[in-house]
Amino acid sequence: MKLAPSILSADFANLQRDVQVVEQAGADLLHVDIMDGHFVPNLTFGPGMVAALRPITSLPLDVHLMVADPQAWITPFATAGADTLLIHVEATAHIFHAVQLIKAAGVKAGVVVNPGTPLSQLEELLPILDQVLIMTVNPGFGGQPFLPAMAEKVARLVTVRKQLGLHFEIEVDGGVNDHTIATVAKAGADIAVAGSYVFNGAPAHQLETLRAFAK
Ligand SMILES: O=C(CO)[C@H](O)[C@H](O)COP(=O)(O)O
Ligand SMILES: [Fe+2]
Repeated sequence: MKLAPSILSADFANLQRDVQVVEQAGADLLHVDIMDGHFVPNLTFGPGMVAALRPITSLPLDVHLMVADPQAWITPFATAGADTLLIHVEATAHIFHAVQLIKAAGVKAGVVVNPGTPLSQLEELLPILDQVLIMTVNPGFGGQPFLPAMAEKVARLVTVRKQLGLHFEIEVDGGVNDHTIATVAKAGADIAVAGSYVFNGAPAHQLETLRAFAK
């Protein structure tokens, strides 16, 4: 399973140090949570953050756009150096078009579903996606408890992917820690995001523990 530390819980005053620590500890991706104060009740970073991270790490930048009107932000974040752009199915009436815009921008395309959003909303999109992100908390804040019912949602998507012969990666985000990672690994998730668990301890040790429990 790939591990994607979320910089949401890093020390912003020492961000370069924290990014380099998780990179050296073998993180697979760097997850960047973009919140606009509208789609979710919290405010974080803009494209300038992605542009600042790009030269200091060779990790792929997994950019989670929790924004209203995601279409408006595709070009700025792709230009800034995002490797994957993940947009919420709930955020636009034109999700298919938004995915087409991401692919036209030359980056990987992912769609995110909130805990209350059924997988059926992804049906027409699955063949054109590189990634599907299943939220395992309600989006907006780090440090929330994992929603156990979401493991079954992951397992259902694994089955659908197999039935359709598709190869998109399945990612989970929220509340992943040493107690919950085995559940999502067993359900078949390919990528786990972890913010507070990684950065509220010694990141290298925390990543090693996550890797051990994911086996
Ligand atoms: O998208 C997010 C919140 O909306 C974050 O990526 C997520 O919550 C990670 O933080 P933690 O591991 O602390 O739950
Ligand atoms: Fe996220």
